[in-house]
Amino acid sequence: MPRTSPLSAPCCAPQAEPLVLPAPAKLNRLLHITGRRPDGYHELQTLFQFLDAGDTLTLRRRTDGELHLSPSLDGVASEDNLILRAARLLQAETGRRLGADIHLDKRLPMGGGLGGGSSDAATALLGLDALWGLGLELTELARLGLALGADVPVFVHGHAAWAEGIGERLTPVTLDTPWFLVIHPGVTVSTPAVFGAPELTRHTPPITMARALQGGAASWRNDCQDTVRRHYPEVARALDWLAHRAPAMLTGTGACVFARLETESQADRLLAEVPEGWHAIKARGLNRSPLHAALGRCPSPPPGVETCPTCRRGADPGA
Ligand SMILES: C[C@](O)(CO)[C@H](O)COP(=O)(O)OP(=O)(O)OC[C@H]1O[C@@H](n2ccc(N)nc2=O)[C@H](O)[C@@H]1O
Ligand SMILES: Nc1ncnc2c1ncn2[C@@H]1O[C@H](COP(=O)(O)OP(=O)(O)OP(=O)(O)O)[C@@H](O)[C@H]1O
Repeated sequence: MPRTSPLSAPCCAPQAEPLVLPAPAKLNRLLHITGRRPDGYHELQTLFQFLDAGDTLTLRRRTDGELHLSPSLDGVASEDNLILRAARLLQAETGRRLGADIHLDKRLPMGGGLGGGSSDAATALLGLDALWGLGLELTELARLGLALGADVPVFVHGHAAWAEGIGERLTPVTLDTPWFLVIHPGVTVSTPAVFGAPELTRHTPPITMARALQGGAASWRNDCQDTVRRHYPEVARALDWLAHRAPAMLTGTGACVFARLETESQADRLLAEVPEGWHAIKARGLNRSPLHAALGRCPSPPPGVETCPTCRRGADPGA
């Protein structure tokens, strides 16, 4: 289990190169759609939690200002890759002329509802901030990240969170940390198509965070699930298969579905039973991002939790 630096140790120690940093996956443990904004985007209420599974970025500093990313991703033009977009944004905002060689070890399925692209972008922002000695606050990096995607800020702040708005208004929370079995049923779900579906539940009455947390995992649901089930039979099959064995749900707009398990051995047993053709991973839920632990940087803590005296970014003793 990753831990942030204890309060007695400095949080802001310089890191040795190359920086090898995790970009963890996220789950939406609850996802309500509460309305639609004039620009077409939907207002959400969601509970984000990280997984101890994800991509890895390796960063090396360049002094010539150039940015190189390898390998390229199938179907994603280099200029659209969220890692390079994050790096360019940071260069433009800070005026720094430093560059980087970035290697991406991509393990998370793209467009799977696990937030892989957003997490890669957040890891690039925090990693380059450290590599280039920028010393930006998490709030500033999250502001930049929001321009890249609604899911980027939670990865920047690094704490499980209750999110509102389009996902940018975050309140850190401490959730249960069970094991999960995540199945990618091998189909690609279009996020715009799900949000554009006429039958989508888009007027769930807003609830308070306290009520969502009080209800507990057994009461949590995803408003996109019925629409995704209807349009993607393979996702429905994966959900049915899982739901026979453990409490199961869709994450984001899919295509990934996940089941909550109390013990690692239950997760192992289920993993061994997953039918051929579906890709599955076993992972533990985390309330603090392993990215922040790797950088020796404290995540934004829940309200009322002590602030780190060294970097003033906050530290909490939670899981
Ligand atoms: C549903 C979530 O997975 C929850 O974590 C995310 O909010 C989705 O975020 P994402 O994959 O980064 O989605 P984006 O690339 O920002 O949006 C793709 C498209 O989905 C629709 N969209 C997305 C998010 C949102 N809150 N309302 C929307 O209506 C918009 O048509 C948008 O053009
Ligand atoms: N580094 C990157 N990794 C993954 N996808 C990227 C990256 N850069 C750009 N993209 C684009 O972003 C799209 C969404 O990727 P991502 O893996 O974050 O989807 P997701 O898991 O569905 O996210 P969310 O849960 O936020 O909807 C991809 O289909 C791809 O076109």
